[in-house]
Amino acid sequence: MTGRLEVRGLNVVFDGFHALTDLDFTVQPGELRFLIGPNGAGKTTLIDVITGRVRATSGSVRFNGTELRGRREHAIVRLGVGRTFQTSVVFEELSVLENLDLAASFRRSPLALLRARRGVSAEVAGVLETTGLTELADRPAGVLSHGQRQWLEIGMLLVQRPSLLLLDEPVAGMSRAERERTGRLLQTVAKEHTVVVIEHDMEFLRRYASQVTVLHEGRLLREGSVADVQADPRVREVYLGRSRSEPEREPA
Ligand SMILES: Nc1ncnc2c1ncn2[C@@H]1O[C@H](COP(=O)(O)OP(=O)(O)OP(=O)(O)O)[C@@H](O)[C@H]1O
Repeated sequence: MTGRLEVRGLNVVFDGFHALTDLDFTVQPGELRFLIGPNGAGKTTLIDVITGRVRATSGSVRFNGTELRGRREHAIVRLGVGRTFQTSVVFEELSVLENLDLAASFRRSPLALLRARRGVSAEVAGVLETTGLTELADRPAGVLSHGQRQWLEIGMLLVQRPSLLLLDEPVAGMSRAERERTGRLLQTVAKEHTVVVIEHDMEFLRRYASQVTVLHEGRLLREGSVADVQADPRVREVYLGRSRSEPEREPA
């Protein structure tokens, strides 16, 4: 399996503001890694740098041994890095199936596209199954529940065959049942992909995370199991400090 991510000595400075400082971050192929940290810790910036949206000031970002720094966003997608955003990217008036087909078309040859027009490709059918959307394939994406829409977005990444998926708060706003289904989906996806998930929900982490990376003010604060991270007084302080103003996010 491919999908090894190796970030070394990464610095990102915006107009004198240090968003990321000397960051080292390694994710092994097939790992399901959670990335946490208070608001402004640098989580989204890290994903933005990996995907080529933001330019690093210094350091290196290697994916399967290839340097990503300096490459354009679409080139990084072609190397097998896919991401979701906090805001939705589905086409509401298109069906679930059409959204998946459109996403798949980014990497298909014209011949494969012609063939796909004649029916549902085996790959898209497989992704519908994995994401639990088979029954909803012909429904417009606009009628999906919040959870179903998130699964569609993950499906739209999967049909592009990334080896690394970067997911930004995929369970935010989901019901408990939807979160559980998403947790199982992430575990399934991680059997064949490397997955990095930004997530704040500690209950969700306790259930589904094995390794967690904690960022704080642009630096790596702690890395380890959920239990290690939760037991670390520095992590507790960072979250307790914040939890007074944001009670909905539980202390780590
Ligand atoms: N383009 C930019 N220009 C200037 N500052 C930026 C830019 N992008 C991010 N920042 C700053 O960098 C810091 C890190 O932001 P980032 O969005 O990465 O944090 P985060 O950990 O994802 O937070 P949240 O949980 O709120 O999404 C913040 O202080 C933010 O204001």
